[in-house]
Order: sequence, then C-alpha cells, then structure tokens
Amino acid sequence: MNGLTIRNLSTGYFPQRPCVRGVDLDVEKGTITCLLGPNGAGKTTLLLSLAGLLPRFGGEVIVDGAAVAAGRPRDAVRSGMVLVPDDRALFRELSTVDNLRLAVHERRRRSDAVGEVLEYFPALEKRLRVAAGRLSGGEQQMLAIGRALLQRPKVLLIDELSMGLAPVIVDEILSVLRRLVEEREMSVVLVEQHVRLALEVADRAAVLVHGSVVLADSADSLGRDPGLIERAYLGDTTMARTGIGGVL
Ligand SMILES: Nc1ncnc2c1ncn2[C@@H]1O[C@H](COP(=O)(O)OP(=O)(O)OP(=O)(O)O)[C@@H](O)[C@H]1O
Repeated sequence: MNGLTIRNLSTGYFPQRPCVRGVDLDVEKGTITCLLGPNGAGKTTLLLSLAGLLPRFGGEVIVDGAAVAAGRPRDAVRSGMVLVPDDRALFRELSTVDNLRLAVHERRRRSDAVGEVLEYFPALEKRLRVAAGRLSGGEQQMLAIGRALLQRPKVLLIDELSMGLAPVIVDEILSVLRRLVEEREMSVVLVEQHVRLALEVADRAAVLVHGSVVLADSADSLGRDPGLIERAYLGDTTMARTGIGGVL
C-alpha cells in the first residue's frame, strides 16, 4: 500500500510497561487521519515512536512499501515521516527565515525554501525577519509545519495542531493541509483533542484508549454516530473486536 502501514506496534518509555500496545493503522497516501482519545491514551507516544524518538518494543512500520527501522530519527525522516511536535520545537531566538533555511541541507535548495513555504503560508511573508519566539501561536504553527514541509514528507505527523490557537487560524491551517495532501501526494496523521474539528477535516479517524485502537472508521461514518466515539472514550473496547468500522 502507498502511505503508512503500522502493524502490531508496541512502544512506550519502559519495555516492561508499553503504553501503546498492538496498534494497527493504515493511512493511505493523499488522506488525513486523526488520532483521537482521552488524555494519556498514548497518542503523542505513538507519534514519537513513528518519528524514531522512542524505541519500538514490537511491530512494524512501513512507508510506501518499505520497512522503517525503529528508534532512529534520521531513518524515520529518510523514510518520509516528519513530526511537528506539540511544542513546535522552533529556534525561538532565530528569525522565521533562518528557521526555514536551517531545515534545508542542500545549499542549492536553500534560496527556494522560503518561497516554497510562503506558497502555502503567505501570512508569514511579513514576519520573515521576526524571531520565531515573537510570532503569534498561529504563525509559529505555520512556521513549524512549513519547516516540516521542507523535509519533503511522505507522512506528516502533527501533534495537537489546534492547541492554543483561535478557531479561524485552525481552519486556515487545516485547509492548507487539505491542499497539501491533494497536491503533494503525501498523507497527514493529526493528533487532535477536538472531536468535531477532527471529523470535519479528516478522511479517517481512530480512537486510542489505554494505548490500543478501540475504534476506527471513515470520518463520515463516525460523524454520523457521535455516540460511538463517546463510548470509545469511556473505554468500551468491545467495538474493535466486534469489528464496528473495522481497523484502520
Ligand atoms: N516521558 C515520559 N516518561 C514516562 N511516561 C510517560 C512519558 N510521557 C508520557 N508518559 C506516559 O505515557 C502514557 C501516554 O501518554 P501520551 O502523552 O502519549 O498520551 P496522549 O494520548 O498524547 O495524552 P495527551 O492528550 O494528554 O497529550 C501516559 O500514561 C503518560 O503518563
């Protein structure tokens, strides 16, 4: 399959106590998948593991048919998985333009880097010389996503996209993500706290509870039956086993 395939993934902070267990997920190229779930369910842990920042205790991760080595950030990026973490990890003292240029290793691409990002986030044009730490929350998120784009991701992983942002800014960023998956043949995995927002933007969604996927389906189907998601949040783990919606 083209896109991201996760099979039976277990990960976490201590091998004897994995906090993500046996996760299966298929994210097709050109689509957006939202990971939902209560606090502490393991959503961030899953993204960190995909980005090679946490070890894998078991399972497989495959991007466009090629297996990705575990626990090595450089290999994860080479395979096409790029993470925008929840703290955005910008160089706060450096300008917008320098944050972008630093993301590009090939010298010949450096001069085009800014233009490439402004094509998607024109709001950054007036802020190019401003230190990243002085940008608004929305501008910082645009810069963080723009910088990730320069790595030419096949799968863009975004943690807590909407956290602390005004709804109008979130809408703007989400419409850029929709454009990106359509124009760039990439896919996006979003961790999102707001269920309604997630179902509006995503093609598919999965609910993680206590480290396991308990429910997964197309966003349209899940949106038609909000009670399902509510039950999943409350820990009704029979849903995955009975196959409601299937496994992503
Ligand atoms: N650095 C860490 N060391 C040990 N355990 C951790 C660490 N970070 C998170 N955990 C634990 O891992 C589990 C999963 O946490 P994680 O942050 O992945 O959940 P989450 O679904 O992203 O939650 P939230 O929505 O609150 O961010 C939780 O039990 C959490 O306490």
